[in-house]
Amino acid sequence: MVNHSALIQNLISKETAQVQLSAAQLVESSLRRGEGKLTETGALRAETGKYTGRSPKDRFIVEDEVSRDKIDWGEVNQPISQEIFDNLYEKVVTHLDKKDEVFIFNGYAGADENTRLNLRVVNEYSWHNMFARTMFIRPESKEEALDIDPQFTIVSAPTFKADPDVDGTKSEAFIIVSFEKGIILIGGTEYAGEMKKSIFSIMNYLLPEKGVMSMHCSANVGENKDVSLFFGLSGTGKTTLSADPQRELIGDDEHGWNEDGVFNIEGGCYAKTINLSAEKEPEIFHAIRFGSVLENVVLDETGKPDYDDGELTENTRAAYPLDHIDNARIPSIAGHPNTIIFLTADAFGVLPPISKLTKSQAMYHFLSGFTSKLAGTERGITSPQPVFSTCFGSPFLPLHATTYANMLGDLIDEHEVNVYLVNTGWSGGEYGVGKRMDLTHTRSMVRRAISGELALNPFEEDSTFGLSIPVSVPGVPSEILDPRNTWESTDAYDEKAQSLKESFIENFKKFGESSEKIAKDGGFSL
Ligand SMILES: Nc1ncnc2c1ncn2[C@@H]1O[C@H](COP(=O)(O)OP(=O)(O)O)[C@@H](O)[C@H]1O
Ligand SMILES: C=C(OP(=O)(O)O)C(=O)O
Ligand SMILES: [Mn+2]
Repeated sequence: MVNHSALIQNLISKETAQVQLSAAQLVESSLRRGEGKLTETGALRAETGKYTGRSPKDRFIVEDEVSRDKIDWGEVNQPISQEIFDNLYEKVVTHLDKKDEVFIFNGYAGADENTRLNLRVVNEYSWHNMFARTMFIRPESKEEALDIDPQFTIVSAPTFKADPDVDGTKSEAFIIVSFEKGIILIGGTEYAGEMKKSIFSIMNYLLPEKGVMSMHCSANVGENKDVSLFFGLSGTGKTTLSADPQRELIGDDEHGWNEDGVFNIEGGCYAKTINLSAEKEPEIFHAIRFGSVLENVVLDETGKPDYDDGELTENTRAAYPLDHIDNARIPSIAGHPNTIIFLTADAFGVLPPISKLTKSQAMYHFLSGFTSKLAGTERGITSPQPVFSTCFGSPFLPLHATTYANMLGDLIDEHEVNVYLVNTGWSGGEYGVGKRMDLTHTRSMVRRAISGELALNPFEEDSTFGLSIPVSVPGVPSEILDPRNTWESTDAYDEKAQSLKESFIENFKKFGESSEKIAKDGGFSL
């Protein structure tokens, strides 16, 4: 029998354990250890080698008494045995035990104190611990931190490479969650995003059990206390569109929604930085300074980041604490949403840049989760790959999609939320022919949707999907609002749109007969 907590306890009580270091201490040790470089604005920059995005094929959940009947097992939640987990766990702890130093951070996930998760992160790398410190919710003092009794512990050993034949993994990398032991074991990959998304997956398991909706979305709040949520898979614009100087930022990626309203799960943001510019995304650009961590961004010899250089990956990243955004709301808690936006990066270029959804359409599109996987966000993805990612976050959902969809449906009803579908993907033709939607246009459309102005203006129904397209939006050329007008050939558009509609119908079959009504009401039955 492996005594999991004794092994960890042993590791963290060693003299070599660096516990709850400050940002300055972590930056210093990262530089001293040769793990990273300092940029001209004082951010810590590291490279992650082979793994520069999440590696979903290497992610497993231990199948045990606790998880067996609850998890929606399959390609996303792959089962692994207790025995394989225990064996790897012992090896990883032994590996860490031999190191000169390990780095430990105690903190929280969830700004709502009633449902927050106490967590601990044990890192082989100092810069990973800096990432954890940046992204999770930091205790106010070291005393508070040391008092935390963690419900979940991340143990991360990037230089430990598994041998699939011996260890029972799929590759040298592994991300294994044990709900019973409260452990997330990460090895073989240096991509820091695995840590935050693992904790998100845990919250997607724990919160619904407490009757709280958990969501892969960003959130902000306006002067009138009007709250907006932006759901979307990686790279669709959650972080970019939620950073708005006219609104307070609640969070950029992971939220809960309880009987009082919404709350952030994290204490930091994790932005994509490819082609980042001060002109187009000033809030994010200026958030990258001391206290932030850059991943795989190319620097020149003076330490100046070249955000246009995607040589290491398209998925270059910046992690920064929420308070690096001027108008961040901390603690990150607000009321009930007025507006929900589903972000889709449609690589076919056939969905309108913005359309208003009825309640039935909202349920249908939430369950469908049509979008694209964007380059670099997952291992092996080099160009946009259309995908149905249920609830706009299937890689992070341990429970069956209908659990989340039913909760959202009830909340939308109860709080009379306006829901829009926004295509931040392609326009004027599919990927390769058309162009990515203009960000300033997307921002204008989103602003009018949030202000409530859009809902008051006339809409026209599109002929394929039954979506309500606004006839005009100030600041946006009217001809782009109906994507059919932006294609050189309307026949080609109709053909592509029809084929996407058929994919929607085909995909929805996986939800079974009980969801037929949702498809019919959403306008997608044959
Ligand atoms: N029309 C658009 N809307 C939103 N983002 C866009 C658009 N066009 C290009 N982008 C770029 O796409 C990326 C969106 O990434 P991000 O906001 O980090 O997504 P997420 O937070 O959902 O993973 C950013 O690099 C942004 O500059
Ligand atoms: C960190 C990630 O999330 P996002 O791109 O949605 O911010 C990720 O998908 O690895
Ligand atoms: Mn993001």
